[in-house]
Amino acid sequence: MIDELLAAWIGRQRWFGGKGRPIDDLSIDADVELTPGLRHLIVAIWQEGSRDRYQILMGERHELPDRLTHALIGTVGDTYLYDAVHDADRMSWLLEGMAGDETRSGLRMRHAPGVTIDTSQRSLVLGAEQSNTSLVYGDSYICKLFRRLIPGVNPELEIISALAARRAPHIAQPYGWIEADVDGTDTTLAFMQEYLSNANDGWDLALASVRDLYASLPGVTAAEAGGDFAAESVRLGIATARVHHELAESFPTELVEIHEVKRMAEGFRRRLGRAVAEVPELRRHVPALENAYHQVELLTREVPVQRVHGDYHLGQVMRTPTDWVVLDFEGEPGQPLAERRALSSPLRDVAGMLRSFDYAARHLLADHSQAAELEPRAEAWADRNRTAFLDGYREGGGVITVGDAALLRAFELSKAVYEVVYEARNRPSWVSIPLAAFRPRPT
Ligand SMILES: Nc1ncnc2c1ncn2[C@@H]1O[C@H](COP(=O)(O)OP(=O)(O)O)[C@@H](O)[C@H]1O
Ligand SMILES: O=P(O)(O)O[C@H]1O[C@H](CO)[C@@H](O[C@H]2O[C@H](CO)[C@@H](O)[C@H](O)[C@H]2O)[C@H](O)[C@H]1O
Repeated sequence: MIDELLAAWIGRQRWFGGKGRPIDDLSIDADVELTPGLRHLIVAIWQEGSRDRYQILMGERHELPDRLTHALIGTVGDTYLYDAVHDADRMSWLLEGMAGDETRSGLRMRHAPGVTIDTSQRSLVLGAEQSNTSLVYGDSYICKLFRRLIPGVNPELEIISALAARRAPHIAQPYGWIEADVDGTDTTLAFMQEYLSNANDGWDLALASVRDLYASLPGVTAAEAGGDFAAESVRLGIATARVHHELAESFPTELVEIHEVKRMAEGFRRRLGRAVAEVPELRRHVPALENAYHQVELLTREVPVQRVHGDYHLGQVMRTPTDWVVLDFEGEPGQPLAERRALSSPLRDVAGMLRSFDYAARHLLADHSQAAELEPRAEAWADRNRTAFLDGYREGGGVITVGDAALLRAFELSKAVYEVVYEARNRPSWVSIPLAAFRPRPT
C-alpha cells in the first residue's frame, strides 16, 4: 500500500532522476523511526532493469496542517504520510543531531571540525529547481539532502572538507553532514554548509544582463549595454582557476599519456551513443561530433588531469558582495560515483561554464516572438562573456594553450550532448538551447 503511494508520488518529484521512464517496481530497503512522527526511508526504484535508490524523510501526522497539504504523499488508515522536509518542526531534529554529533537509528549526524551549530534556526525548503532538496536554516545554514543515494562518500563533502582544511577561498564553509551504511558502505545522506544569504546566483545575474541587452536600443552592443557582465565573467574566470589550483593541491594529479588520450575520445563517443539512443534528434549531428572527437585522438601532448568540479555552470556559482563562491562539487547527477570522482582535465569545467554562457544568452529566445532578430545579440553576449571568462581563467593562473582548443571543443560538445538528454528528461521545452551548440561555427 505504502509502496503504491510512494511510486505515484516519487515519479512527480523534480529531483526524481528516472523521469520519462515507467517505474516497474518499488521496494522499501530501509524504514527506521528517527523520532516519533519522522521516519527515514530508503526506497529502491526499478526501471527497465536498473535500480536506483532514493531517500525520503517521511512525516506522520493524524492531522495535517494546511501548510503541509502540498507535501502529502498519501494516507494510510487515519495517518497522513508526507514529505517531512517541508515540516520545520521535524527538521530541527536533523540540526540538533548534527550539533550534538549524535548517532540514532543508524544515522550518523556530525558537525564539521571546530564549528558550533545554532540549533534555534528554523528550516525552509529552498524553492530552486534541483536534483536534490535543500533546507535553509534561518539565514545561517543550507543543508542539502541528497535524494538519489549512491553508496560512498559524496564528492561534495569530500572536496569541501579538503578545501576548507586548506582555508581555500571561493567556497562556502562546511558545517555538518549525515551519513549511514548503505550496502555496508559509509554513504553521505546530507551535507550542510554556510548559507550565503547576501549572495546572488550567477545564472540570475547573467540573465539580468542578457535581458538588459535585449531591451537596449538597436545598435547598442553587448559591451555598451548598461548591464554588461564581462567584468564579472573575468572575476569568475579568476575564481575558477584558483579553485582548480586548490583542488590540484588537495588531491592527486596525473598526466594522461598520449596513447591513453584516445580513451578520452572513446568516453565522448560512449556518451554520444547513449544519448542518440534516447534523443534521436541528435542523430543528424553525429558526423560533426565524431569529427570533433577525432581531433582529440590526434593530440600529440599529454593531458594533465586532477579532481574537478564536474558539473560547472552559472547555477553553481554565487556572487557575494566580495567575490564568487563555487558550490555543488558533486559532479554530474546521474553519473556513477567512480566517474564523478575520477581525475579529469580542468578544461572540462571551463567548457561547462562556456556552455552556460551560451545557455544564458539563448534561454529567453526559446519561444520569443523576435527570436530571429535577437539571435545576433545572443551570440554577441555569449561570445563576449566566454572570452572574458577565458581571459580571467588565464589571469588567475589557469592554463589553456593553443593546443588545448580541440580538447576544449570536445568537452563543450560532450557537455551539450549531456544537456540535450538532461533537458529532454526534465525540461523538454529547453532542448533547443543545447541543440544550438551543434550549429556550425567559423573556425
Ligand atoms: N551555500 C549556499 N548559500 C546560498 N544559496 C545556496 C548555497 N548552496 C546552494 N544554494 C542555492 O541552491 C541552488 C542549488 O544548489 P546546488 O548545490 O546546485 O543543488 P543541486 O545539486 O540540487 O543542483 C543554487 O543555485 C543556489 O541558488
Ligand atoms: O545544478 P544541478 O547539479 O542540478 O545540474 C543539473 O541541472 C542544471 C539545470 O538546473 C543543468 O544545467 C543546465 O541548465 C543551466 C540553466 O538552468 C545552465 O546554466 C547550464 O549550462 C546547463 O548545463 C545541469 O547540466 C544539470 O547537471
